[in-house]
Amino acid sequence: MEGVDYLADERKKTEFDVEEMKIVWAGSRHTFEVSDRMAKLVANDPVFRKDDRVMLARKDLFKNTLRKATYAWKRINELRLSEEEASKLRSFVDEPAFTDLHWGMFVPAIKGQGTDEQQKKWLPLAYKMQIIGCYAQTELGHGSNVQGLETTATFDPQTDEFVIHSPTLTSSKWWPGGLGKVSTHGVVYARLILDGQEHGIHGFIVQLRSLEDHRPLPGITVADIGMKFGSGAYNTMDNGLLRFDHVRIPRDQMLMRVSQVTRDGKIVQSDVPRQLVYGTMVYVRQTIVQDASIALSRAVCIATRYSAVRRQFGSSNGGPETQVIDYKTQQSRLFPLLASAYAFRFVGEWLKWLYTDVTQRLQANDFSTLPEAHACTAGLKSLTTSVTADGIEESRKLCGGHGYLASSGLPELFAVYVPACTYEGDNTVLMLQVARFLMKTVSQLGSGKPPVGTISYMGRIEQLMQCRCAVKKAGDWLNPNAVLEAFEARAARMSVSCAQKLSKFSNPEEGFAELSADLVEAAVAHCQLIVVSKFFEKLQQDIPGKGVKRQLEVLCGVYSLHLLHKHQGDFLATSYITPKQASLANDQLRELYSQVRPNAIALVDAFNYTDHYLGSILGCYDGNVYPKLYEAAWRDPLNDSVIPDGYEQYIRPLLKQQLRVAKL
Ligand SMILES: CCCCCCCC/C=C\CCCC(=O)SCCNC(=O)CCNC(=O)[C@H](O)C(C)(C)COP(=O)(O)OP(=O)(O)OC[C@H]1O[C@@H](n2cnc3c(N)ncnc32)[C@H](O)[C@@H]1OP(=O)(O)O
Ligand SMILES: Cc1cc2nc3c(=O)[nH]c(=O)nc-3n(C[C@H](O)[C@H](O)[C@H](O)COP(=O)(O)OP(=O)(O)OC[C@H]3O[C@@H](n4cnc5c(N)ncnc54)[C@H](O)[C@@H]3O)c2cc1C
Repeated sequence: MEGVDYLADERKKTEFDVEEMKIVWAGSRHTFEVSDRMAKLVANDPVFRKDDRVMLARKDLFKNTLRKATYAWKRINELRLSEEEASKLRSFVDEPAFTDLHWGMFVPAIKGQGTDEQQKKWLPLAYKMQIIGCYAQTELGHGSNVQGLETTATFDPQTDEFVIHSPTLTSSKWWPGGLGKVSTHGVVYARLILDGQEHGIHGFIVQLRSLEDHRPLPGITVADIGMKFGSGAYNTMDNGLLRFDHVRIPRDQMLMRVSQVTRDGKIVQSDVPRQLVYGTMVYVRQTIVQDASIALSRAVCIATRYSAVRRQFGSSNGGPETQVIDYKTQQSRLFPLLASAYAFRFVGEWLKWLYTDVTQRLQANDFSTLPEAHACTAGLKSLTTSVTADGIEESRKLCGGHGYLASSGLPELFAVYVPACTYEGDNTVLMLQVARFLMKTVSQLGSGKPPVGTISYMGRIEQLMQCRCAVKKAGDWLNPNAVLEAFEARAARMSVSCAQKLSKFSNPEEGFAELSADLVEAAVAHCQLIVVSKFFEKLQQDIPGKGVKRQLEVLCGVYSLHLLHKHQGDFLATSYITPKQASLANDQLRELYSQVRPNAIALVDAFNYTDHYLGSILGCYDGNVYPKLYEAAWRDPLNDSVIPDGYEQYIRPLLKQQLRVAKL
């Protein structure tokens, strides 16, 4: 029935102010209002419909994306939207497109690595979309190993130009989003060669296609790399391949904030560290952490609402069966994901602050916090995307058979999201960067330079190596200090253990390679500690609204204790807790699930997602799942006719043949 709220009874159980929780989730009242307005604008515009996406063939799918992306740009201009509003509008359109890379990487690369003069020349064109750009770093042969890229940029002093060339098949650029069919320009990463000498990897602005007829410029071969995982999903994006045959660009198209090449072909290094060539990746990793909470919360919203609608077993005296959300097993799989979505939201907020802070310091030539910013963005990108990808798949299973239907929204969400574990740095490769940072920190302990920021806990290494958990009863695990000390002791002990093993190798690089699996585990422990501690820090803020803070305390408890339970092997092996204390943590966790239960629907309502954005029958706000599933089945093109195409050609002859066999 239209207009009936099938989740109304659930909503009546709520013990906190949902409207205030929406503000906490959004980050501020202003952000909430902008998001809410943009989400509704997109949801109410039929051009942004997306329910037929998984049915479209690649060419139609791609053209449809072009239509939506250009229409979105038209609306952004007509409505004179601010940068913040425009970016929200694009995210609610919810379809990967060339514009993501243009705004998300091409523009930031020029901003971060271009000189003032270069920014003045290129940014106005990019801001008006008079040129469209991509980020062309990865090659067929190398993605993770950036130093291994093969494309060359050789300076020709005769003409004051760089010659960009792809010397081998494996040097072909491979993957850049927006490159395949749309981009007119790219920031291309290549090995700089001056007078026969190599000078490392640098970024160059290269025009790829004519601004008149869109044909590739002379010397350039460019195409799409082909279909990717899943239907719909990331196939809306034209990830591309690109080869250069001695393509000439003016000298001033090398991005020269970090190093400059002079007219006579000499390199001049500025005070800026060379790692800033990697700066765009740091920026994007930070945004990916913020996006993880969005993707995970979408999946959890669908699984939570459906778990309250779905009933199986347990009917007594002809009464209703049990809502599957009431099964403890369902809660133990679902509620940690719900808590993780909130945890990632808050750590993403903090990481944005850290990134802004490091950017301001860099502008003042203070590079001291760059290593920590790199470790935090790399580690948290890795941790949050891995948990989110697994969490979307778990949400699908939490919805039983119906979760496998495209109309649940979960298969496409998974297919779109899962490459986040690979792009912008493979998650294992990134955790190894965190491990390097940790080993360096441990080796410098006692050098008189106290560790600061997220590794300041290492400054209390002696205490953390010796302390023992003081928990005596389950409720003691609600004490933030008890939880924090447990996570600090676990992380510190795992790092120290790795450092001790490393010190036995005469060749440290060999040791690092041999111990890399243990090192990744230590890095994960460190990153989980950051997420837990940022959740506790959030709780120290003034949080208005009836019962809002209380709910967040419960979620923080669920987040930290479920990690403690899942990784109890680490906590036990490092001898910080006893088996009895591990068991008490689990008892407390179960109790916390009971406290989440009456508030579960309201906690996902607080994400404020429109039905359009969720794109899921199972997750629709009113919970009226069954009629909608039934109607959607009839909309499938296979049901356009009662007798399917192919009956005469295949089914009829088959049945006839079986008849003959039966007669024999
Ligand atoms: C709101 C808009 C958002 C839009 C977002 C759109 C999303 C669209 C979806 C997809 C886009 C995907 C785009 C891409 O995938 S682009 C390609 C990304 N590629 C990678 O991430 C490659 C990964 N590899 C690397 O980053 C590096 O090569 C490396 C693994 C870090 C190793 O590098 P290298 O060999 O040079 O370095 P070393 O290990 O020798 O380390 C040298 C020292 O440098 C430090 N370091 C490394 N990286 C950084 C950095 N980024 N910043 C600062 N410092 C860095 C490292 O720690 C070493 O320091 P030390 O002190 O130990 O010497
Ligand atoms: C959807 C999508 C969009 C993309 N968009 C862009 C883009 O716009 N621009 C761009 O330039 N690139 C883009 N990429 C490329 C992406 O950044 C790379 O694929 C990514 O950095 C991983 O590199 P790789 O493919 O070389 O993986 P590999 O490094 O080959 O990884 C293969 C395996 O080897 C392991 N491995 C590699 N090195 C080590 C090591 N040192 N120690 C231990 N294990 C290791 C990895 O963990 C992994 O299991 C995109 C990729 C995808 C999937």
